[in-house]
Formats: sequence, C-alpha cells, structure tokens
Amino acid sequence: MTAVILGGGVSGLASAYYLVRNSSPFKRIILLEASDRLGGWIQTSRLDNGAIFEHGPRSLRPAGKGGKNTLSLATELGLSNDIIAVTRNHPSTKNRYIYMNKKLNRLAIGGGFKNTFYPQPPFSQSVFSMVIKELRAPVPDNDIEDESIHSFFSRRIGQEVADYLLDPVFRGIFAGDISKLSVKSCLPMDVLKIEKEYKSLMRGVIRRKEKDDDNEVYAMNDIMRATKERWSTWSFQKGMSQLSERLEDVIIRRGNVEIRKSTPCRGLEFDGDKVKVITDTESITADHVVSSIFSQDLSKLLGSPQEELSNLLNQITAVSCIVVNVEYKDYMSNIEGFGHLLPSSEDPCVLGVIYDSSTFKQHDAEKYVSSRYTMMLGGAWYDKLVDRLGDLKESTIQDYACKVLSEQLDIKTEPSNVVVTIQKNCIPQYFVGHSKLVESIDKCVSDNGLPLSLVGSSYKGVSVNDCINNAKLTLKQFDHGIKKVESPDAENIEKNSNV
Ligand SMILES: Cc1cc2nc3c(=O)[nH]c(=O)nc-3n(C[C@H](O)[C@H](O)[C@H](O)COP(=O)(O)OP(=O)(O)OC[C@H]3O[C@@H](n4cnc5c(N)ncnc54)[C@H](O)[C@@H]3O)c2cc1C
Ligand SMILES: C=Cc1c2[nH]c(c1C)Cc1[nH]c(c(CCC(=O)O)c1C)Cc1[nH]c(c(C)c1CCC(=O)O)Cc1[nH]c(c(C)c1C=C)C2
Repeated sequence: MTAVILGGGVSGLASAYYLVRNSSPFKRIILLEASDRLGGWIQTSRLDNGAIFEHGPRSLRPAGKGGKNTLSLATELGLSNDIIAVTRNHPSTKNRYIYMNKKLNRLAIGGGFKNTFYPQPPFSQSVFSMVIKELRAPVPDNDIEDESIHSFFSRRIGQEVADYLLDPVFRGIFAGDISKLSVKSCLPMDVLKIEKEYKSLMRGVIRRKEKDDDNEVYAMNDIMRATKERWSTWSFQKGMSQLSERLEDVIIRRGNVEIRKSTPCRGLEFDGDKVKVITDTESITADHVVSSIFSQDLSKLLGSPQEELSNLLNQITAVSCIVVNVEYKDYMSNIEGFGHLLPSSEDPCVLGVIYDSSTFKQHDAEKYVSSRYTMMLGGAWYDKLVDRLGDLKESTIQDYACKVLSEQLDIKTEPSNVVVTIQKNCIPQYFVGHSKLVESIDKCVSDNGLPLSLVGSSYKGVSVNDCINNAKLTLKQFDHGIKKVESPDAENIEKNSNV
C-alpha cells in the first residue's frame, strides 16, 4: 500500500517518522514538499560569525503531553547531546515584559508579597484583587458553546486584564486579536467547562485533578532530565532546524520513504478507496493521503464532488507576520528576559520583541560580544503595518524595526546584522467556533469515506509540540506496534510503558 504525505514542515516530517517508526500497512511512503527545503516555518540561519537567527519557532516547552512527546522524539532521534535548555529560575524565564505607556513593565509572574497585594503597572488592581474578583464573578446560566478570549476574561477578571495581559500574550502566540480568538480552541484547557463545573476558573484549575490518562510510550532520558533540572524552555545547539534535518535523515535511513522537494501537489482526486495525487509531472495513485499543509492550501486542491469539504477548509484563516532578526555587535543588553509584548492599544503593528541572547546565549556570535533580538510585526494588524510602512521594501522594514528597537530598548548603537523575513499566512487563527468547524471537517471526511488524514497547525494547536503530537495521535490508526528502534534510547522506549 502507498501513502502520500503533503508538506515537509514539522507536521509532515513527524507524520513520516511515526509511519516508519511503527509498523504500518504502507510499504511505500512519498512525502511531497512544494519548496526546495524541508522544515516549513522552522527556518534557522547560521551567520558567518556563528550567530543563529530563527525566522520561525525558537523555543519548545517541556511541559504537558506535547512537551513530553517532543522531548521523547529528540531522544529517539539521538539529539540529546544537542539540546540546550533554560531553567525555570533563569532571568529569561522569570522576566517577561509588557511594553506600555512607552516603558517596559515587568510581569509579576512569581508571587511575592508586594507583587500579590499591591498593584503592579500597568495594572491598577493587585493580583490578589484579581483573584477575588474571579472567584466571585457570576457564571452565566446558559451553556456557552464558545466565546472570545476577550469576552471570557473581561467578565471573569475585568477588561483591564483582558486588554493589558491576555491581549499581548495571545498576540505573542497567535499574533491574533483576542476579540476574535476562541477561548475554547486557543487555551490548553476547556475554561468554559471548568467555569461551569467549579463556578470559577481559579477554583477549577486548583481543584481539578489532572487526569493522567497518558498511555503513550516515551523515551525517558530527556524527559527525566527536563524534570530534574526544571527546564522552562529548550532548543538545539544549532537551532530548531536541527530537528527537521535529523527527522529527514532518520526518515530516509529507514528506507521506504521517498522525499520529493520542489514538488507541489496540484490536486487530489478521490476515487473509492484510492486517491490520485496530482503533481506537475505525474499522478500518483495512493491508498491514503496525510495532509499537513495550511487548510486553505488544501482547500484549493479539492475539486468536485468535494466542494463541501473545500468550503469548510477555506473558512480557517491565517495571519502574516514580518519577522526581523537583529544583531548588535559589541553590545551587551542590560535587560534580561524572554522578551516584551505590546498590547494592541499601545501599538497594533508591533507585536513584541524576543530577547534571543538572554534565552540562548549559545546562539550568539562566536568571537565577539553581541546581543540578538527578534521583532515580530503585523499579524492580525498586517494591513495596518503595510499602510504605516508605505511599502514592504527590505530597507523600509529594517529602518522601521531598528528605530522601534532603539526606542523601546534604548539601544544607541547601529545593528551589525539584520535579516527581514515576510512570513505569509504563517499562523492559523482559531476564531470563535473553530472547534465546531474542525468537527464538521472531520465529519465530512469520515462521512465521505475519504482516505485522508489532516495534521498540521490549522486545526488543533499551533506550537511545534502540538504539531508533532497531533501527527502522532492522528496516525495511531496505522500503528501496528513499534518497530525495533535503532535510537540510542531504544531500550527505554520498550521499558517505559508509561511515564
Ligand atoms: C514566526 C513564528 C514563530 C513561531 N514561534 C514558535 C515557538 O517559539 N514555539 C513553537 O512551539 N511554535 C512556534 N511557532 C509555530 C510553529 O512554528 C508552527 O506551528 C509549525 O512549525 C507548523 O508546522 P507545520 O508542519 O504544521 O506547517 P508548516 O511549517 O507550514 O509546513 C507546511 C509545509 O507544506 C508545504 N506545502 C504547502 N502547500 C503544499 C503543496 N500543495 N504541496 C506540497 N507541499 C506544500 C509548505 O511549503 C511547508 O513546508 C511559530 C510560528 C511562526 C510563523
Ligand atoms: C510577539 C509575537 C510572537 C512571539 N512568538 C510568537 C509570536 C506570534 C509565536 C509563538 N511563540 C510561541 C509559540 C508556541 C505557543 C505554545 O503553545 O507553546 C508561538 C506560536 C512560544 C511562546 N511565546 C510566548 C509564550 C508565553 C510562549 C509559550 C511557551 C514559552 O513560554 O516558550 C509569548 C511571547 N511570544 C513572543 C514574545 C516576545 C513573548 C513574551 C514576552 C514572540
């Protein structure tokens, strides 16, 4: 049997890996990647001076099922010695800032008397009063299927928290507008269900027992290391591309996967239990297709009689971001932290700045002192940004970004390296009603008996962890048991039947 995987980003690569790692019915697997490289939004550049610029994802969380699974995957791939990690007590973990009223306001994340009982700018109320307000907030009588993040947190904790905390945080993840983003699909827990059951989000988060129904088999070495050393975030010595490059190596080494770059799929024609995968040069007859591409790109590949599915897929939208990587030679920042975010009320077009050198100093230039930053622009406010800039010439964007950086971080020196990357449709948006839309898509595929699996960031999670874990769980249907794994940690996979 033949499977075709559409897309060579981390979801497509993970799909291929899990199909070859486990015994599956597919003797032939073809991965089609439209561009000339693999990794998708994972894009790492290594400058001549040894500095690393990430134009997409730069960090992974160890927490949660997805976090555990990605650590397990790194172990299985033999990448343990290439992992670099930041612990929870590191300044880049403890210090996150909101840039508001033209100054940096450190987010009071970790307790303390002053932080708890006295208002911390930019908020006019203390954390303690926010907690009391949330515990006392009324619960709507009617069952709410879904709600915007702004609406939910405004009624639970107040508009100020929605506007000055949730707004920037979700601009920092989805680059999106919380008045449209779904509270059901964008948060790691079902807050509406928790509110209904416990009459308060705080009470529910404290009281509910995390069901440990995780029956997955994990390679434990790096999971145990991350737990023991209390990692907060991690990456790789040579950047995130090490993950996609190693996945490619291992997939090819396993033999029955053919990776075709610069080979876009141009169409899918379903015919009973077979599907014709059309490229510029041929039509591949497959028994199953795994699509990891953006839902609107998949929508365009479907002709009649798949109009219904095509229309549903087309309803999921994405935003575009401009990512500006900047390095300052012979400059040591005096601010340690993960970075700062801006509420849309402060400046809609500037989403935030990541202090890359504060998190991963290992990625700095080898031979001299320097500081690296990544500025994220646009997102749901992309059109406003284009209007403000006037044009999207690299020099226009570069001048603008460096001016903003110098204002917001008081940097007086000129940058030594700048890379501008325009990432079109890079972060899918999970608007109110997204989970119902995904259910309708899944139902349409199954009702029509289409040999099609949907993975990737369009549906159930935008983080790298979510993409990998969702690919693994989606393809479980084909999992006929783990093949002998040659990875250094193979015995651990067998031994640790549960975590
Ligand atoms: C700027 C930015 C910063 C981010 N930061 C983080 C972070 O710090 N941590 C984190 O966990 N996540 C982060 N993310 C999210 C994460 O990077 C993405 O969600 C994830 O990489 C998506 O992977 P994917 O494989 O699902 O999709 P993609 O990476 O989009 O891969 C899809 C692939 O399909 C190919 N393709 C498209 N059409 C076709 C076709 N017709 N035929 C064949 N191939 C096709 C594309 O070329 C692409 O290679 C960030 C994302 C962005 C954009
Ligand atoms: C300012 C814009 C953005 C920044 N990062 C992203 C955008 C759009 C993209 C992004 N960053 C993360 C993820 C994965 C989310 C997840 O579920 O793990 C995505 C899609 C990582 C991340 N970024 C922030 C948080 C709190 C997280 C989660 C995990 C972690 O702690 O590493 C917030 C944040 N993003 C940016 C900054 C400057 C920032 C906080 C100061 C940049």
